[in-house]
Amino acid sequence: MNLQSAAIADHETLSRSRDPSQLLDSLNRSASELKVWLHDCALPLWLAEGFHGPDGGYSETLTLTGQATTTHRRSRVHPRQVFCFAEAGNRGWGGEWQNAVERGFDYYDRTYQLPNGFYASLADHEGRVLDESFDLYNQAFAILAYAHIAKAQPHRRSELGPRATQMLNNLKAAYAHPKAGFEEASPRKLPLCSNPHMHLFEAAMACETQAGFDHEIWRAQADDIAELCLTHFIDPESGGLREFFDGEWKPHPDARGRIMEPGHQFEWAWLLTRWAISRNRPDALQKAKRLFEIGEGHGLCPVRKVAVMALLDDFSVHDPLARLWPQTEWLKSAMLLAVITEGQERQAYLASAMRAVHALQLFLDVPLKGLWRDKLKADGSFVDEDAPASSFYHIVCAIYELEDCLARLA
Ligand SMILES: O=P(O)(O)OC[C@H]1O[C@@H](O)[C@@H](O)[C@@H](O)[C@@H]1O
Repeated sequence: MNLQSAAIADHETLSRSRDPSQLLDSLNRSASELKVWLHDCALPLWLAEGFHGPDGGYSETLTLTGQATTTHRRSRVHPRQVFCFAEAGNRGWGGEWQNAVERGFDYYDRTYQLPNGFYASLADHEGRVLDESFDLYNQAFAILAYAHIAKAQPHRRSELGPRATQMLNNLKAAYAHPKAGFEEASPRKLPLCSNPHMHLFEAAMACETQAGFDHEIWRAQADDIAELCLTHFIDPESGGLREFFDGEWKPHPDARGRIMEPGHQFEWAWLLTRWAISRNRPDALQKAKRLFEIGEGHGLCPVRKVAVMALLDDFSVHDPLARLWPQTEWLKSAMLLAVITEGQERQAYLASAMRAVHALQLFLDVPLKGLWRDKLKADGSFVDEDAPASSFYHIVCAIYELEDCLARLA
């Protein structure tokens, strides 16, 4: 038995274990290892090689030998990297995070923000905008970054709270859907999508408790998206969450309307659980648990033991590729659901979280520690490509959520 299969066997034995303390011990060990990986390898590497100072911004990718590339940079990468360094700062990481947050975000503002207040979609590595088109997804990440910078750097709160409100007002003025949520474009472009709403939901929940922000408007915004999710994104029969819709928030009539992504079942499960706890909504919690059940029951490849990209609405596998980020969402949702449940139910979530840790570790297992692979193919081999910066936000969030949930379970 080689080392990797020995590790898998070990994880499987533990996952089946009925002894809660053994599972918790194992999760605690993994959490410590992941935190060391994050603080000693990944953050230093992505700061040294992936951040290029006040005039350079953040790289889209690093080669697997740790060199920056000149790949065009999607808008989302900057606020996501800012989120990572701001959160690391909040957690006491000793690197030069202040500079990366402040200068990295200034670069993002200067390079991507358009005169209409929205952020462009793509620029090259020298800061020339290549695609100005509007994407709700990108604006959601800007708002998430505003909230996390304000948390990490109190001196910017009075600037960022009003900027977040202004962004929301701009979004509503230009893209509000007549019924609920937001359009993809103006004039209308179909399908409408749940995914950018998920990130706006995440951002709204970050803003609603952040000092310096208008808690009332963000709370209302989070509530609107949660209700849209409960009434339209989630299929009332199966309980699965769809991706694409027609103009009335009904499943899109072509094949796209049938897609349900396991990673998004987990990601929404985590967000909805947080919202359900905060608003005391047992109905939402039930739906969140069902999302998790679908992700776990239908979205995991039995051979590779990873969450795959896409199912259809009969829960058959539509895309067997496995990306890194769904594994992190599996881990976050399993851990949070473990925190709020008891007995056998908690045990099952902890066992699932252990399997998710292992799935994540598969992607982090590269020679230069601090980097990752992103795509595991159906045949068990990884796509040979550079490490995408955009996955870092998922990894950071999962490692800190694992740590927080374990602390709550101690
Ligand atoms: O595809 P990148 O940019 O790595 O993002 C990773 C993923 O993040 C998730 O939260 C979702 O929004 C996915 O739709 C997205 O693909």
